[in-house]
Amino acid sequence: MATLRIAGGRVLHPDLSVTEGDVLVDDESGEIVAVGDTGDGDETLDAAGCLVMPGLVNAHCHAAMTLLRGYADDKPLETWLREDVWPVEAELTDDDIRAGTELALVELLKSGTTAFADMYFSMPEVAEAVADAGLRARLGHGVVGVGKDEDDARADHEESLAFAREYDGYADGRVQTMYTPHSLTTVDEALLREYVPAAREAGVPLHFHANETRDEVDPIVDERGERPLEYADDVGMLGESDFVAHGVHSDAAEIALIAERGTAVVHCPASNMKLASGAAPIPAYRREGVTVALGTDGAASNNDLDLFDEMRDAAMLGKHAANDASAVPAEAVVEMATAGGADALGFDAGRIAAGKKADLAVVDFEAAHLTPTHDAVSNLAYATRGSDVKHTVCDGDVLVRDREVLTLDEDAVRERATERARDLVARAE
Ligand SMILES: N[C@@H](CCSC[C@H]1O[C@@H](n2cnc3c(=O)[nH]cnc32)[C@H](O)[C@@H]1O)C(=O)O
Ligand SMILES: [Zn+2]
Repeated sequence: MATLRIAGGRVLHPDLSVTEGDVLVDDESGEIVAVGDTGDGDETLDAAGCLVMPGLVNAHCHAAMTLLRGYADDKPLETWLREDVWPVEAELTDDDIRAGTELALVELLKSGTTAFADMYFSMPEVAEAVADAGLRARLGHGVVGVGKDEDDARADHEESLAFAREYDGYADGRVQTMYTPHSLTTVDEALLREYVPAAREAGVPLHFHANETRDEVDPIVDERGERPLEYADDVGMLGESDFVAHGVHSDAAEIALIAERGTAVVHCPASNMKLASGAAPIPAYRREGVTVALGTDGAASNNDLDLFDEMRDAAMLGKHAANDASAVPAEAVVEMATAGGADALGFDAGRIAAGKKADLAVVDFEAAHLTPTHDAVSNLAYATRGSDVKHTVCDGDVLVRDREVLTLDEDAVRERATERARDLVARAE
């Protein structure tokens, strides 16, 4: 085996304590071998002046939406999707998705993100891009029934399942898949009842948008006389390996239900604030024992993919909504962005300990805005930016060294994305 020693820094442990020490990883198994006084490795990655932390996990994203960054802002979800986003998305080609995804991957890697969940179209392109870039992902083809006849809607579900079956375990297992009906209001009940069991049979988890806005919750309550997550449970959509995005407007009974089922929630505070969707009851989820992860959502509703921003937003929004400065503390958001995300996505990562996946971010703490370090966890939650990440390691491989992405040509990726975005928007107009 060939080993890599991430040397000379301080290490963030699973209990969020910090000590000086090295991390030794095996680049063949892609696992952490030892932490602390590790002895030499075949290679060394310099972490002097840095904090070595678990790679961040972006648990809800639409990566190629980077092409729509800044295209339509300042509107609520329904209007934004129907008037702006869906008409442009109808014009997306495989090459567009590839270009937009690669742009996202550069941004994710440079800001220390080693794993993400993606729900979008042309997912084989996304899987290829992830395979080449070297990070980890759980991928699903998003199914939307709105504006489609039954045959087309059925074909969308079939495509989601076919992709999930074919690509699960791709890229040496770095790519895992999922079945991703878009939401409870944009996918027809009869087809859900047919395809959810098929996804169970295929052994892939479910991921969908739920309780994001009041406008989405109210019609379900009016028509069915039950809460959205009760409906989802009745269809069998709340399994232990499943995870829902947003969960903003969940009531106490829904929170208790999701806790009992073991389904995780992905909190997307920036998207929720930008689209004025509301503030998710994160303290209540955590109190009930629900696994909470963090997601950026697409770059068109954020408008970046920096999970350090997301940590700070989660803490700030949580306090603001609860009118309580102790709500959603620094430790909670760091845990959500690392171990919580890995648990939600079903990856054995998110913690620096022997036997865990060697997915790491090395954050340069020698910066004015990170001085002094009274408390490293506080710095991570409240003062660190994605651009403070110096090296990123995934599956034991160095993907970013000294702030340079080794697996993608950043300039070429930016150029391609700029061109593709310009042509895409022109076609849609
Ligand atoms: N196959 C589907 C595509 C669904 S991908 C997932 C969808 O989620 C959309 N999306 C992005 N952000 C959000 C959000 O915050 N809430 C709901 N949908 C979103 C995104 O634009 C994309 O259309 C189709 O034929 O339309
Ligand atoms: Zn979304």
